[in-house]
Amino acid sequence: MLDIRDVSHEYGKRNVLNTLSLKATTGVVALVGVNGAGKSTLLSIAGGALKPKNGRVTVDDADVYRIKSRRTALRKLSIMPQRFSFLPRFRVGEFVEYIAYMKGLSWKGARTAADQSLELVGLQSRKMSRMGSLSGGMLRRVALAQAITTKPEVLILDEPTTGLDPEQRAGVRDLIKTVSADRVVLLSSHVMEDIETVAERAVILHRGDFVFDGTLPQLKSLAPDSEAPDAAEAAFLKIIKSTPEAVQ
Ligand SMILES: Nc1ncnc2c1ncn2[C@@H]1O[C@H](COP(=O)(O)OP(=O)(O)OP(=O)(O)O)[C@@H](O)[C@H]1O
Repeated sequence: MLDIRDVSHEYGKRNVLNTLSLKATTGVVALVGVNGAGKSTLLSIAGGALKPKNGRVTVDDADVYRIKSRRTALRKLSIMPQRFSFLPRFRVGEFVEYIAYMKGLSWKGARTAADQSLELVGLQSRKMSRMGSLSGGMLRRVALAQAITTKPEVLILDEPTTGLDPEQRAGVRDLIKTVSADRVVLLSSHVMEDIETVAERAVILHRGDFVFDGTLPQLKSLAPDSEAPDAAEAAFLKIIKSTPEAVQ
């Protein structure tokens, strides 16, 4: 279980996250917010990549930022950042295997894990392709494959569908559903259509606070017309417009 407790963060003197708490046990939780709301900051904190100013993050009671438990916690979680770098000459299989090895698997274990992950994301046939020859959608699938090599209990995906065409987006959404079957997936997005398709729960981050946390039907029920096709989007806009300006 992922437990984000009383987390706050600031850059310089600018407060970005105000004392936030979120627990997730299963399924897909979507973190929603406008550009600059702090989604990537919170996901980096949840994923062990950015120590928060205050508060704690635990995975199955292992604290991500305590030296004693960090290794245990990091083994249970994985993050797919918005952008990732790679050497273009790397072959797809080599790259995923290399990341798995860097995450602590033996070379043999890394090879098996890379094969399984590439199978899951439908890229086995591109195992020998150079990373530099892949399309944006395929790169996103490689990013997902490297994130799941260690079979993490908690998978964090920062804007997994950004920059993809509609077909690629649908493919990545299907994949997210597949990989979320037996783990917690916390993802960020500002594309409501993606959220409606993959997530069971939406958490809206606005001006440093969670201003909504509930199921998609609960979110839609807040729209002026809860039966409208764009009800989730309408509810999101209504909620953020009704949030007072001077929170931070
Ligand atoms: N390293 C940093 N140093 C200073 N300010 C930062 C840093 N990273 C992010 N910020 C600022 O913090 C705020 C939140 O940024 P963050 O990237 O977390 O938001 P976001 O919701 O993920 O945005 P987007 O949807 O555009 O990716 C923004 O105003 C951003 O400019």
